[in-house]
Amino acid sequence: MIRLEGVHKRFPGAGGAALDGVNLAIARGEVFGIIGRSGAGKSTLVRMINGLERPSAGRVTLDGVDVAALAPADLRALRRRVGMIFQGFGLLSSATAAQNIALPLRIAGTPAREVAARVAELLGMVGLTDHADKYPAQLSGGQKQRVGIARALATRPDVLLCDEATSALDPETTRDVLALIAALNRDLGLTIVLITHEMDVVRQVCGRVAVLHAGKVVESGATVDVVLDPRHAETRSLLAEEGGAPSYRHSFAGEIVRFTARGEAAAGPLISRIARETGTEIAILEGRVGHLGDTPYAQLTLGLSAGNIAAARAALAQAGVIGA
Ligand SMILES: Nc1ncnc2c1ncn2[C@@H]1O[C@H](COP(=O)(O)OP(=O)(O)OP(=O)(O)O)[C@@H](O)[C@H]1O
Repeated sequence: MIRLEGVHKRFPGAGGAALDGVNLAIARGEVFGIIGRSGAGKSTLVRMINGLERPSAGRVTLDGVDVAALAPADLRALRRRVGMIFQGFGLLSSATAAQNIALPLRIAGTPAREVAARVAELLGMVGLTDHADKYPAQLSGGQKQRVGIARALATRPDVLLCDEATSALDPETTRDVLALIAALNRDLGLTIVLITHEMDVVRQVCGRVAVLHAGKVVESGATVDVVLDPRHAETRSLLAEEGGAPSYRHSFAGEIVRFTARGEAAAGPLISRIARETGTEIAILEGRVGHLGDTPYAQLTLGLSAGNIAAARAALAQAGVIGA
């Protein structure tokens, strides 16, 4: 549905290229993540999808149509098909939630009666029916982003671009907003392109992800593969930075191994079984367990001590992947 082919972007006066030969294909109905550090080129990339930026070379197409080649009227029509939400919400502070949501409809010349009905429907969709007449200053961050989402959906787009949409929110509110985004994807079939610098955001909602580094896609694939089996140093480094510096490295006396399992193996009482069968003490020093899409996974840092460590390592290697 969305394709980037050999996309380069160089800003006048800027040193290096903001985007340097990006190729991506995003399918209708998926939640596609683009992760990278500050300055990697994420915003530039996503802004090309709705024509806010033009490639210096290469093409960005939406259903086969070259976005940069559109005449102004066609570009306006495209922007009604492609909604966008932002880190800073972008709401008018002098307008109520309902008035903010109504804005794109008024700009599109929708009759007043239809605007009122659609705004009521959108407020219900994002769970803000009781907050229609509040001003942004009277709403929490999560509520403001819900207004942003409702406004972005007002013209019934089939694509939603999310530019660091949860970066200003606390972890719990982030989870709520991401759950709403996932529900919109499921219920409306909305295609979602989500840019973030946080791997946990990718884990929570993205089916596929591309890692952007210095204007290049250095790795892409199913989230479960990229997160559990990262190939590029940049992906590993983004994963390693989560959760801060490990403190156990200095304090644990035994052998430390990184262990990743997915599917059936991750869902069962694997660690206690290996500990029992090999007579080894296994401490879980750090880790995550959960689901990536439908796949159960466990990604753990284990401390092995007192017992048959070699046998425990062999059993772990059979059940999953172990690393240093
Ligand atoms: N309008 C502009 N003029 C000049 N340089 C720009 C412009 N917009 C972006 N850049 C440069 O392009 C590069 C990529 O910026 P971009 O905002 O796309 O990165 P990002 O990954 O979204 O980072 P951040 O999360 O910090 O916004 C940066 O080096 C930035 O300074």
